[in-house]
Amino acid sequence: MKFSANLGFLWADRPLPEAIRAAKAAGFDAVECHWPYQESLPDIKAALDETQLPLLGLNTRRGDATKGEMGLSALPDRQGEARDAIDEALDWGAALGACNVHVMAGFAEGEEAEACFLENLRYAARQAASKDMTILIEPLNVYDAPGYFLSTTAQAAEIINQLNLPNVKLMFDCYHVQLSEGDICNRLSRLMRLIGHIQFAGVPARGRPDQGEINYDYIFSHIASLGYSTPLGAEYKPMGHTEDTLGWLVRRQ
Ligand SMILES: O=C(O)[C@H](O)C(=O)CO
Ligand SMILES: [Mg+2]
Repeated sequence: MKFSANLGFLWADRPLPEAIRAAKAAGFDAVECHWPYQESLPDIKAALDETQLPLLGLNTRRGDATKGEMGLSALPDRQGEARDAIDEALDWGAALGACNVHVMAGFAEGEEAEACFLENLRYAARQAASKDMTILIEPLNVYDAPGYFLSTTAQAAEIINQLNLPNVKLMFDCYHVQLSEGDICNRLSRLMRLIGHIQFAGVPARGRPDQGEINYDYIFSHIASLGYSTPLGAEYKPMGHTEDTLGWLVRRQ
């Protein structure tokens, strides 16, 4: 099993280039990030080149983070901004050699929001295809993100099936799935052909994966048995020094 350090949470107190080097030193096989846009792209690229860690993905901008926005792509009155955010994420991703962009839907509901999300995803998939990249969509749990447009894997699967585009896939975050839906292993089996990336964290605190109600050794074995070998994204809040939380990784090396 291979692992990707999600630098939105791990070593989040460091600039991304330093966080990338820390992930390499700790033995991760890949990295991924949330919103790198305030940092220096050439410095991030230099750290990726130096460490030879692949960048698995990044997110589209949230919108106005001070207002708690979490994406724009399902907001019918924000289509221009949403597409700028998609273009920006794809440009950064292509420059950094990333394979995935997570297109964030935002807080919205109803048919108009769904039509808007579908249209923006078609746009994103077209742009991504020309860069050989994949678009991910991710349901967020109803406790952390109440009112977020996508909250279940069933809803995400319906959208992905409706679009029927080879480069639109599901980001299956075991933490969100456990909180909103449960039944993680059966869902992984059923949805495997739609999955583009898998993330994990302890539940319910979103801390290190070896603490909490989920037995990740079991889940990782199940994922391996399904033939999935892409690095799994460690997207948890270390609540202290990241190095102090890596026993779960060290035990697997
Ligand atoms: O929070 C998550 O699970 C995400 O993966 C994300 O990208 C930002 O919300
Ligand atoms: Mg996630």
